[in-house]
Amino acid sequence: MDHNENPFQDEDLIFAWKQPLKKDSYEPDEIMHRDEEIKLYTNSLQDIVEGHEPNNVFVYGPTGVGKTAVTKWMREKLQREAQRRSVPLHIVGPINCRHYKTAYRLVTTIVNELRPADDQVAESGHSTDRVFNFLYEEIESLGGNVLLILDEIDNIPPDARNDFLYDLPRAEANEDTPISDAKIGLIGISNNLKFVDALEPKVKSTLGEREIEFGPYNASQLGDILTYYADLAFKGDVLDDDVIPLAAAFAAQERGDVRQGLRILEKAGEYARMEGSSIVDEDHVREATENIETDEILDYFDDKLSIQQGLAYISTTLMVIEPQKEARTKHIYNLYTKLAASANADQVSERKFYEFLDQLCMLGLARSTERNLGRKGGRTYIYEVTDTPEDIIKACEQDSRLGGVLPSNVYEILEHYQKGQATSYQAPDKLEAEQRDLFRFA
Ligand SMILES: Nc1ncnc2c1ncn2[C@@H]1O[C@H](COP(=O)(O)OP(=O)(O)OP(=O)(O)O)[C@@H](O)[C@H]1O
Repeated sequence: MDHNENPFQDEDLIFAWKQPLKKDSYEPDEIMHRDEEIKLYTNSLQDIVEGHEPNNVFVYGPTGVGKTAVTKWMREKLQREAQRRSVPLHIVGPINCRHYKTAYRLVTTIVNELRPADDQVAESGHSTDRVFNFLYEEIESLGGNVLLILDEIDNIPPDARNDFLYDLPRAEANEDTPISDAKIGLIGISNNLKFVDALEPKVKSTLGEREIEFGPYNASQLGDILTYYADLAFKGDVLDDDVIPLAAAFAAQERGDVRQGLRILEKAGEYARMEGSSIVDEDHVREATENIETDEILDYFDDKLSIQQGLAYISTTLMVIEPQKEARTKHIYNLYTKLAASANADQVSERKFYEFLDQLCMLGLARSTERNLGRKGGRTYIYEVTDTPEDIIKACEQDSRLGGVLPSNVYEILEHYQKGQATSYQAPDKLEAEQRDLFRFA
């Protein structure tokens, strides 16, 4: 290439406006194929516009199926209707719990959202009880109904669980709070049902007063939704007819997740643009789907999994391809302790570690089957990973926190596993002792 040449294309022949394809950066005006869920949602919120106490609502389902999009859409409709009927209502959120490690941080964020810019609470310097009191005072001074929307509620800081999910919705009845007039409702969104099962029964029944389940989309529904975004994002007539059905079929076969469909469309468009083509065709879509799995897993590592969950995920994957042992809970835990040490991360107890394995299953990243241990008695679980181990290992390798924990002979073992010869593999003696160890634990 001539280095004096301008490498950029003069004109983008493919994209008109990329934002609608980007991860959660565009709020659609229209929600498709969620009429039933919207009906249930509306019914749960109807009490507010009638001037009754708000219900607590729990919204759950897998990733990318419209839980947040529908919630935001409902928020606008609810706010408008409350205004029309002159019902006092203040809506806070959705606030993503994953971004807050402590109750203090979460409460201050909410207080500051309710307070004017010149009267914000500092990020430290008070007790958590004190900031909770600030929150109650703010809510009381607003009066009327306050609806708090918490997204990814399974990531709520552990020290905030009961305060938010039990005490807050009951604050009006509690004489220790300054709240006598305002009514507080909570909407919790999650893709982790086990989280709710693990809550204390009183907390569980508070949060789950009304539950709305969102299932995966099928190919035809995804086709309609992707068409809506593609009309905004691509220039006229650049998509071949089979592009959207193919992207929709791929995403439906995987998880029924819109985000994945949008990502395929964006990548397919980029491949076409890179070639200087003015048309996106089937081959571009196929090419786009090739690395999509690794990219998505990397997203999980970056965004959704804590370092401990990431270690649990990679230990499970390595145990699946490990030559001589089944991926049993105990074996996975043993390997995890070694990986945690090599990542300089804390080592959690076995019981806590099993929670991480459960969370991986809830996220759809792993699956377990119960196994009876015969006469010796007892039971164990055998784990599988739902993506191919190769994609997971490639993603892990690219992750800044976890890349270094992979044993150096991982690809060799993977190759044996892929050829169905895993059990005949012997770790070569020349491997550094530490690496060899990873595959030789009792
Ligand atoms: N029915 C729909 N109509 C229009 N857009 C949709 C619909 N469902 C999902 N989307 C879009 O798909 C993307 C993912 O949806 P959303 O963020 O609501 O998923 P989610 O179920 O909340 O996922 P997660 O649990 O990962 O947060 C967003 O860009 C959203 O606007």
